[in-house]
Amino acid sequence: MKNVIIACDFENKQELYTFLSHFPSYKPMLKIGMELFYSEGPDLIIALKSEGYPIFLDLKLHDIPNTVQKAMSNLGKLDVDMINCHAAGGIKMMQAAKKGLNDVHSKALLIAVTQLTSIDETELRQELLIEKPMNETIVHYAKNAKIAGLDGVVCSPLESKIIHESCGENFLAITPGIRLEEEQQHDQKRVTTPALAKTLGSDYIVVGRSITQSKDPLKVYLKMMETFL
Ligand SMILES: O=C(O)c1cc(=O)[nH]c(=O)n1[C@@H]1O[C@H](COP(=O)(O)O)[C@@H](O)[C@H]1O
Repeated sequence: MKNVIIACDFENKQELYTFLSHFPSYKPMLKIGMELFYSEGPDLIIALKSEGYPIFLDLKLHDIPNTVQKAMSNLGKLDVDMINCHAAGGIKMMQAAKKGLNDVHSKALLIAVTQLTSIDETELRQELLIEKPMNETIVHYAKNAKIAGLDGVVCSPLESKIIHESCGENFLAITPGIRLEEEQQHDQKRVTTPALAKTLGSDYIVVGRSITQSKDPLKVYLKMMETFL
């Protein structure tokens, strides 16, 4: 079940396939997000699935329940393995997301984003006016996601332990915010190494720039697999 997911944040499919040429005999799980999906559309997902790549479609749906349900039904037809929405949309919205997938018999794991890993405690309080501590809001959102019938949450590895303590070991902690020692954090605030993510109990780590901007992506990927699995 544990896996390293590569966040494929590229401008277009040419850049993606150039990157994938570093992995001639591997089919890593790929996260396709807004940047690629908005430029290439559903055809890219269909192509990658037919080539054998497991896909996490990361479009972070967040809208009224009816809209999310219908959108999820359309996305569910793409036969992706994992898909997400924002827990901030509320329990009814998450239930609608689940229903949208069920309506098209999708088997995708449905995951709720809790608090983005680019947000820290200060922004939470001062910009978003959320007075509760970060961990408390994350556990609360995770419990809401569980009530709605979702499979897990996106959070930072720093919260994987409290997610499992509050929602059970089988409730998935999918964790971006991964950096190698001494690497720059870019726009991420809540980060750990793959080794610490493993210790803290993450189920999947999501890794973008550490792999995609490396001179030897396959080497970094294999090292992360070895450390994390
Ligand atoms: O849902 C996500 O995947 C996500 C949630 C979150 O809280 N933080 C986060 O970084 N992500 C995604 O995880 C990836 C992290 O990329 P890097 O920071 O380059 O490793 C990006 O594609 C983000 O869109």
